[in-house]
Amino acid sequence: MKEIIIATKNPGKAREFKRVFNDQDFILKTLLDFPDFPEILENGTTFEENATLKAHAVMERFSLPTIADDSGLQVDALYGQPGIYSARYAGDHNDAANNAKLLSELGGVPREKRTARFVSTLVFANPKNEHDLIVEGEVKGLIADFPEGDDGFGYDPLFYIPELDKTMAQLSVDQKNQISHRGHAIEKLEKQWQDWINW
Ligand SMILES: O=P(O)(O)OP(=O)(O)OP(=O)(O)OC[C@H]1O[C@@H](n2cnc3c(O)ncnc32)[C@H](O)[C@@H]1O
Ligand SMILES: [Mg+2]
Repeated sequence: MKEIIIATKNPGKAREFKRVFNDQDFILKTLLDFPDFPEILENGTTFEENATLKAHAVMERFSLPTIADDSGLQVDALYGQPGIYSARYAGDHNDAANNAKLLSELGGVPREKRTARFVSTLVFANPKNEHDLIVEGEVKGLIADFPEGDDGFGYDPLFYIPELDKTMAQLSVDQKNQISHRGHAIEKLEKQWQDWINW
């Protein structure tokens, strides 16, 4: 059976990928299946650089086709921050602390100026392909005044989608995948990867 690895240790991302890439003719693994895999230094300056670092570190270790996601939240009133630093905005990788810091940075900023977007860059690397397949997705929303919803991960409880009158954390995985940055990027990947890959 063919195998593909998703180079993530984030259980929320893993769940979203698995939801789309299920029931196909390959086995999908993530780094959660390899808990001893060392931390990958994400010291690039763009989402694409960081996704490339992750995809190649994992592809080289396992010699298997590997997809990495680097993603983050860009808030207009904060000049695009936290951006590539989204995971460790408040210091260590702690969703509650990150959300608290975001709310405090936006204290007093009115609704119409709380515009933001989630961005996801996916890099698909394969030992038998010379060039990576790279796609991007985004979704626009507003940063809410307080967290709502228990689903999802990261900044989802604060990411409000006006068209749905819900935060991202109030959506099921399927609903999130239909509208999210990662969902859009995965959709693009799905259209291209089978023609691209040399198994
Ligand atoms: O690097 P991996 O192992 O994939 O997991 P990570 O959580 O460290 O992932 P990133 O380095 O790409 O950092 C992205 C951060 O941006 C935030 N983020 C990205 N996508 C999100 C989403 O769909 N919902 C909520 N927050 C998200 C969240 O805080 C993530 O930790
Ligand atoms: Mg990371």
